[in-house]
Amino acid sequence: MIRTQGLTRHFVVKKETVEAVRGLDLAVQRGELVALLGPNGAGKSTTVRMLTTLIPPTAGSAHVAGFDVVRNQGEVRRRIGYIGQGNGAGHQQVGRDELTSQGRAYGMGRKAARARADELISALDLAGVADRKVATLSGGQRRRLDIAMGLIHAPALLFLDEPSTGLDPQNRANLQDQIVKLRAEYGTTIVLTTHYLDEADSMAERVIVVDHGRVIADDTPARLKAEHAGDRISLACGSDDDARRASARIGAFDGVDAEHGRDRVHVRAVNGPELLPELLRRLDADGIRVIRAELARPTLDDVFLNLTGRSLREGGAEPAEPEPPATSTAATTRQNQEITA
Ligand SMILES: Nc1ncnc2c1ncn2[C@@H]1O[C@H](COP(=O)(O)OP(=O)(O)OP(=O)(O)O)[C@@H](O)[C@H]1O
Repeated sequence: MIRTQGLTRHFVVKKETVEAVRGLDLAVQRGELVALLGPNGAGKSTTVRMLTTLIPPTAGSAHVAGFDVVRNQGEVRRRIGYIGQGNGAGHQQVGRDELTSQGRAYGMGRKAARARADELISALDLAGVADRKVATLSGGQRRRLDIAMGLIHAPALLFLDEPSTGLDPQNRANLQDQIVKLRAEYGTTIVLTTHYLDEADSMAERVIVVDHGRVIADDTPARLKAEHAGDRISLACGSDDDARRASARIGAFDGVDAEHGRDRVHVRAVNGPELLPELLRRLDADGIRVIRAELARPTLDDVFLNLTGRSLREGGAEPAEPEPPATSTAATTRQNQEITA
C-alpha cells in the first residue's frame, strides 16, 4: 500500500537547512494499522505530508496505493483519506451537511453522499450530534467528525496525523476504540502518527519509531519491547551482603543481567513473570533474604530510551536521568546500566 525509497525532505529556514526526513525506506501492506511514533520534530508529519501529496520530497520516491506521489498526485488523493492536526469541518456548518458536501466534492451523487454520511455518522457514534453546528461539538466529537470526513469516499488508506492530541484521556480512549472498530469494519489500511506511547502500543500492530528524520526501529510493539527493553525486576534484600550474593547468583543465569547497589538488586530479563518465582526459590535455597520483589513490564518509552539514550515522554524526548552508582556482576552493557536509570 505504501512503499518509499530514500524519502527525504529538507526545509531551508533563514539559510539553514532543516533535515526533517532523511532517507526513509518504508513498506506498509494492505490492511495494516501502523503507528509512526517519535518525539516532537522527529519528522512524522512531514513524512505523512509527503505521502499524502501535500508537499513534494526533496529526494527519494514514494508510491502510495500504487501511484507515485509526485507524478500521479490526483490518483493518490482519490485513494486516500487524510486527517491533519487541525479540524477539517467548517465551524458554522452542520456536521451532517459538511459530510455530504465533502462526499459531493469527491464526485459522489447527492443520494450516495447522504447515504454514506448516514453510515459514517452511525459508525462513529455521531447520531446525537450530527445535526448540530460543528462549533457546538466537543473536542472528541469534532475529531470523530473529522475522521468521518476523511472516510467519506471510502478510501483504501487513511492517514491520521496525531488523531488524539488535545483530547482528555477518556475521549482519547473512545477515539482509539472507534478507529480500531472502523478498521475491523472497513478493512481500511491506517497510518497514524502519535507521540502517545500508549496509543501506539494499544492500537498499532506495527510501530515505526522515528527519530531525527530516520527510522530507528520497526516491529510489533511486543517484539520491540522484548528485543530493546525487557522486563525489570527489582529486589530489596535483607542486607548489602545479601544483595551482593543475590546479584552474583542471578548474573549467572543465562541471558539475565543483574546489578546491585547497597541492599538492592536490579535485574533485566525477557521472561520476567516466569523468572521471578524461580529466582526467589533459588535465593531462598541459598539462604539469601529477599524482603520485597517488584516486576516492571517494559513500555515503548523503555524501547526509545534504549535506542537513543533519551526518554520519549509526552511532549518530547528528554535526556535520561543520571544513573545511581551500581556495580555490575554481569557483562556490562549499555542496556543494563539503564536498568537503574
Ligand atoms: N514548513 C516547514 N518549514 C520549516 N521547517 C519545518 C517545516 N515543517 C516541518 N519543519 C521542521 O521539520 C522537522 C520535523 O517536523 P515534523 O512536523 O515533521 O515533526 P513531527 O515528528 O511531526 O513533530 P510533532 O510531533 O511535533 O508534530 C522539525 O524540525 C520542524 O521544525
